[in-house]
Amino acid sequence: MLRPLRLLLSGLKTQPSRCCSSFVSRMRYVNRLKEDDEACAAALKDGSIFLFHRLSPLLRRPDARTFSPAAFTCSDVQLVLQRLGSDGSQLKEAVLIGCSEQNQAQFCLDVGELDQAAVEEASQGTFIDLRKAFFLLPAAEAPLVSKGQALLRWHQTSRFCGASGQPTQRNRAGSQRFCSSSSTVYYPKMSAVAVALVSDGSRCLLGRQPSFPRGLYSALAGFCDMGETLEEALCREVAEEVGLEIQSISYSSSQHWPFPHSSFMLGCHALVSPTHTQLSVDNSELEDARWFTMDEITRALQVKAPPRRGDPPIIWLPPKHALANRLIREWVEQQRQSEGGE
Ligand SMILES: NC(=O)c1ccc[n+]([C@@H]2O[C@H](COP(=O)([O-])OP(=O)(O)OC[C@H]3O[C@@H](n4cnc5c(N)ncnc54)[C@H](O)[C@@H]3O)[C@@H](O)[C@H]2O)c1
Ligand SMILES: [Mg+2]
Repeated sequence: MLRPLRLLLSGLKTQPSRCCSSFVSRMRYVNRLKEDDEACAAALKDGSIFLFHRLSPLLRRPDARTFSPAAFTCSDVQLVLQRLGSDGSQLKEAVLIGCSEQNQAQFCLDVGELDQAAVEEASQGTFIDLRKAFFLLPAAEAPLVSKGQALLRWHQTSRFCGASGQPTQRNRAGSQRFCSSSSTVYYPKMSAVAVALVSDGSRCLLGRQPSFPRGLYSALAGFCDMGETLEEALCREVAEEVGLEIQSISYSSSQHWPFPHSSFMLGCHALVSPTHTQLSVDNSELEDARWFTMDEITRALQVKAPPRRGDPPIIWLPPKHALANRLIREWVEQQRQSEGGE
């Protein structure tokens, strides 16, 4: 069947270009969708949509051991919405999250106004609180869902302009909001957090907040203050929380962390002098902080699940999805290498 020329052109416009590597073309495609409302609306029709209910993602269980975020086509979502008596105009609220390796634009949509159980039944999935869902999902899929939730949360809490008090309007992709009264453009925000695995050369330092589950210890972390560099934030946080002075810092990697809101975690390794390791813990911030030997860390890394009520006390570490876990594993690797080199 012949398609009208306008549709053909818009079809071309909504596909990633084939002139560059697939990564480059996908990134440019997503960038174009953020800037071009029409292209974004067309991409939604061919895209995949991840559903949320009051910020909890919809997951499916392909088998008894696996959870995965449920991706729907636009027409699937329209059918679900219609079945539940909605006119489908809600689809305009979908927010662009990215583009799959199969070149399909990915969106998220919060259907919080609809009955949760009814959507679950119609879509054959379950809405699960992100604090649980994040750790049930494979590490490769959790970031997409947490990015979707972070964007949806930002829209829900940015409806009004802080300067004029007037309602803000979003672009089609949901990558910005605009106040026509004060001419202010708002972009999604993340708070920068510095996280450091502090070592004295042979041991590493972990702490716990009173709110942590029993036995959980993690790397020291803190929100960056306005105007601070990453290095300054790390030195200040370590000084504040445990009373030590950092001698050197090496950057490891970063992570988007959705809890409690959107944080941009910057992970580093930090060294203190082995002659200045006496801790002075600020108990208003930390319940405890301790030095751990390689043996203790190796044992803690082997703990597969948090202890249950009544289990003997045990030290366990943040799960694999957390940057702190990565820093701890990197430290173990560095220690093994330096032991092997001696
Ligand atoms: N992904 C990981 O591996 C990992 C590891 C450690 C910590 N974290 C996260 O890092 C975050 C910060 O760690 P922390 O709690 O030790 O920080 P922190 O030591 O700075 O203490 C938190 C306090 O800082 C204040 N604060 C200052 N700026 C803030 C902001 N922008 N948002 C919220 N509170 C702010 C608040 O009073 C808050 O209670 C936490 O949300 C934690 O979940 C993640
Ligand atoms: Mg802290």
